[in-house]
Amino acid sequence: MAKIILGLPKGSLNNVNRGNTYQLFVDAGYEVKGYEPGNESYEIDITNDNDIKSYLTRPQSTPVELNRGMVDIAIVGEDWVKEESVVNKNTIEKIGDLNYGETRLIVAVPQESEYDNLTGFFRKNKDRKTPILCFTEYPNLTRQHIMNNEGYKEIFGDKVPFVQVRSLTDGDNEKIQIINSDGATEVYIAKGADLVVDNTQTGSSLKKAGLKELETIMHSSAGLYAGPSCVGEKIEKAKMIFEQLLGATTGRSYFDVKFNVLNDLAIKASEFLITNKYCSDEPTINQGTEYSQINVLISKKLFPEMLNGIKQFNASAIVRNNVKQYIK
Ligand SMILES: Nc1ncnc2c1ncn2[C@@H]1O[C@H](COP(=O)(O)OP(=O)(O)OP(=O)(O)O)[C@@H](O)[C@H]1O
Ligand SMILES: O=P(O)(O)OC[C@H]1O[C@H](OP(=O)(O)OP(=O)(O)O)[C@H](O)[C@@H]1O
Repeated sequence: MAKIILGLPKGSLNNVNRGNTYQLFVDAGYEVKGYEPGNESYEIDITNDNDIKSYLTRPQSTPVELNRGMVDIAIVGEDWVKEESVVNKNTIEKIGDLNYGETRLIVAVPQESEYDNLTGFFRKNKDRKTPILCFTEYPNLTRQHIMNNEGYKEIFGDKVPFVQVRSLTDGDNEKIQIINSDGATEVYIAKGADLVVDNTQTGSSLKKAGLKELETIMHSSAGLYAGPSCVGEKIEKAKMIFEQLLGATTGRSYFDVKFNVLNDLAIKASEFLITNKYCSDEPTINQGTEYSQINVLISKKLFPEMLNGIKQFNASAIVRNNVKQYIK
């Protein structure tokens, strides 16, 4: 088959403390060269899968590369796919969500401002003489969100807010000006902007800039997406890659736990684990002469509760391991 061309993200989605897509591929069983976080090359080698050719992509440009067939599939945040989809509808398909790189795209104002929501903001600024300035990396989603706002519609009806992306401009309502930012968006408030639309994860950037959220435009996480050039055998290949990756992200929220109980208590302990859903299909019991070793895959958040529960069976030799990959 022709090689499938895969776009791998640069930036937050390959940062050791944030997305770490590199580690995800390693955990999924791929041998990856040239994509180590902080040391990425533009051409990346997946040495144990000759059917994949990989390039580094910037999430901002990934949807364009997908639409133009420069890459067949890519890992990208849903926020950037939606930003592109405001203009090019339904051309990019989500193969599946990978549940990491979770952020929210939000509207923010200074912490001390009197507004509780965007509608209130527009009503209070109804008679303002100077334009309202909003900076964002997502001008399409921002404009769409503003045009759907009750307060905006009451005052401006169907008028289209002015948008500026470098020297390109669009829109007829110069009273609301949405201006493209290339990063460090939150700082524009200190420089005189009225609103910013930015993504937030821990909330620390907003706090540092003295901002509060007015509302959420969308939730985003990273997923595997396919462009129009992903057809035929490439679709099957894309689904196989997704399954491997999903197994690795799913594995991250599970522990592989083993413990011993006296043989007489093994069945009771196993029933206890099943009743409380502390296992995947069922616990595995390995019987020895005096003790049985019980093995379960358990969601990390249920682990402390389970640990407490198995005390009633005098569990001993409790071993907990991380799970690299879990394909359900
Ligand atoms: N703090 C974060 N934690 C996890 N994911 C994030 C974070 N910030 C942004 N993302 C996600 O990473 C993707 C890229 O984000 P963004 O456009 O901000 O670029 P970046 O990662 O900062 O890279 P660059 O420095 O090239 O702009 C988006 O899908 C976004 O939702
Ligand atoms: O809620 P937090 O955990 O603070 O994360 C959110 C911040 O992270 C990203 O910025 P990044 O640090 O990548 O810099 P940038 O703004 O220049 O893109 C994003 O644009 C937010 O500003």
